[in-house]
Amino acid sequence: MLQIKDLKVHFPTQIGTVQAVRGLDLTLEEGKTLSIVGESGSGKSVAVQSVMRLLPSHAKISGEILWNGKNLLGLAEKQMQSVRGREIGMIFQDPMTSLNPTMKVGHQIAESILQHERMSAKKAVEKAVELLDLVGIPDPRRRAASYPHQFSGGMRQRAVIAIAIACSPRLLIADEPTTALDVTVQAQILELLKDLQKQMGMALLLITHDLAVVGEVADEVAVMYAGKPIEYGPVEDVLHRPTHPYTQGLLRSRPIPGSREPLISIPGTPPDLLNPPQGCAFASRCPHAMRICKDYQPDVETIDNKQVACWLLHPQAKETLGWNSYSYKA
Ligand SMILES: Nc1ncnc2c1ncn2[C@@H]1O[C@H](COP(=O)(O)OP(=O)(O)OP(=O)(O)O)[C@@H](O)[C@H]1O
Repeated sequence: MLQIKDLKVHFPTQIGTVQAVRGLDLTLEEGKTLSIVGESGSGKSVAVQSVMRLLPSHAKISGEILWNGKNLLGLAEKQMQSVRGREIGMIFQDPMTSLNPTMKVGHQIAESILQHERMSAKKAVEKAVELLDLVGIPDPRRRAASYPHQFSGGMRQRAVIAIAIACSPRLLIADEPTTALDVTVQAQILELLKDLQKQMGMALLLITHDLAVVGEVADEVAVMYAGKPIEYGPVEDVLHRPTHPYTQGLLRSRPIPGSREPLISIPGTPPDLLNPPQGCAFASRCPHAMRICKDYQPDVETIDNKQVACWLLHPQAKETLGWNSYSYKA
């Protein structure tokens, strides 16, 4: 349904060009959930904003984003407007940025319905009330007449979800949908997204930096580092049998409930995307880096069901280092 091919996004700035996405290939099938994880600044948001064509006009984009066969990057803005909201919905991290503080919530939902569907305003408001009910807002008729500031954070995110699913999109993109919320509310919003996905049969493209969330909801996961996917495949294979040293490091640095073991962070910082390294971007932080890692970018290798970009998978690396990608126990 969605196929991203060799996506590159550059931002020219006064001090140079930021290479935010440096070659991304992903596929998402009908009704499935794909999660993109990675540290702050790894290019997750820029990648999904490219799908929605929401990037600033000075961004330079290349590659293909095929949506049911048509390249979204080639569509005129008018055609894109009918894809946004109707075929693909999106929710953002902070619900307040997606809601108009001066408009009643019910009207905001009705307005987004009327952008794509022909019906009377009265009917659209009725549908808005049904949607508020569907996303679990109690007393939806009364709540439809409230303003966003009268809602709690969790209720606002529910209202934003109602807007995003108003026209029954085939794909919902959620960019860190729970990050701005309390922990207890985070779990409820995730549960809601899972329920809606099941009920409506839509696909979900979920951006998060929380590996627990990935394990909970996703079928597949792409781990991004410095604008590239470094490990991509089914959740069990990536989270339970991580191959790339960066994925292994991420898993070791996550808190495990009940554990008294100290967290092991990944030393160093991600590279500057104004001037990315010529070899593997993780090499300077990688405990297994070889000389070739600093000089050349690794090819993407298929290992089991996953795609991994790491020189350690090269047969000669095995010979020289005795490296076994499955020797690590998470
Ligand atoms: N409009 C822009 N102009 C210049 N650089 C940008 C612009 N938008 C994003 N970037 C840069 O692109 C890189 C990727 O940003 P992006 O927001 O996609 O990261 P992210 O992985 O989503 O991080 P986070 O988890 O913090 O949201 C960052 O280095 C960021 O500073």
